[in-house]
Amino acid sequence: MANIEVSSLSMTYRVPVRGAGLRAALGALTRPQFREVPAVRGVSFQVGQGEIVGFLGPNGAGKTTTLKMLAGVLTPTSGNAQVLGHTPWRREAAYLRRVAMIRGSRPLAAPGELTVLDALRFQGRVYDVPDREFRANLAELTDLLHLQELLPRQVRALSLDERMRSGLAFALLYRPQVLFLDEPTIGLDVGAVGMIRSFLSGYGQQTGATIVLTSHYMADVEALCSRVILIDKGEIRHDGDLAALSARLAPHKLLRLTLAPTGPIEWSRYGEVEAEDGETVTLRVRRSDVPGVTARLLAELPVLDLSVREPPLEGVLAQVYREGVGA
Ligand SMILES: Nc1ncnc2c1ncn2[C@@H]1O[C@H](COP(=O)(O)OP(=O)(O)OP(=O)(O)O)[C@@H](O)[C@H]1O
Repeated sequence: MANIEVSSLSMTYRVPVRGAGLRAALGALTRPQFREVPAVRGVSFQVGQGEIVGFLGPNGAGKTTTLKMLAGVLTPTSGNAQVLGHTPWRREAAYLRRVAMIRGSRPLAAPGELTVLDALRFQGRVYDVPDREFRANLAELTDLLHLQELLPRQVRALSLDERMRSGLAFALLYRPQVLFLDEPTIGLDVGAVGMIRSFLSGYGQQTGATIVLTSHYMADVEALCSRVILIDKGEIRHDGDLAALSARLAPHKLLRLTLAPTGPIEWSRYGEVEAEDGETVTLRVRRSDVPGVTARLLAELPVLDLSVREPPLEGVLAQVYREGVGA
């Protein structure tokens, strides 16, 4: 059985609406009116033990709402989900002890006046982590997340990346088997991003935890996830590996070639010029034309070097997010 099984899960928010002015304000008290916002529309997927899945999609696609339902924070309007054999929104203690949700926008949910160490001790008590296990987990997390100098510091005095590192320790202290990460590297500098990424991949490998993460940074997804689920307007548009996503979304490949000095070339015979730098040219060529164009380039031009690349996924997704995802 998969660790996460989601079936036709939907969430529609009911948002109060009210016109301008005092009359409308008074009317809203006696006859409140609501508008429905369908955030997630019948999504189904499964995630196995030890899988790390990237949840992608434009702003407002329904990623956070889906994670919140799976973490037991929100109750769906309809549909089912089983995570580790539990229905998340029943919020059974046995369930909450086995999962964690960490949001990059609010990575550490601990009172500001506590020190990081006290917050971790408190967390250990709340989750009934036995003393020996607490000490071992704390030592390991301190080491992996470089927390030593943060432990005596007050939570309120931490910088964003220190909060994220402490927040990860806070959430992982009780060794959850499923992690929901919402933008775990948002706003962090390059060094911190690298540390968080390698920590997460190590945690996944070491503990066999299932991880579902959203991120706007494709580099996070490329580094951590072999599988991606693309969601748009509340519906799943792709569920599979990253390369297949790129092949589906980007109709072109990039041919990069370096030439020996030669006369002017009419590049439009081969493809669209993406970039030109001295003797090196990058051409955008339709996927289906790549074999033919490559053969012609090699036969007709003094080619010193030629490589074929997928277009960077970041750009492909940005375009897809702007223009919508085809069914
Ligand atoms: N508490 C709420 N009340 C009403 N509508 C909401 C609420 N939270 C989210 N929404 C709406 O639900 C839809 C999905 O939002 P959600 O936050 O799940 O998307 P997202 O993919 O996580 O977006 P982002 O990448 O911007 O975080 C959006 O239209 C959003 O405005």
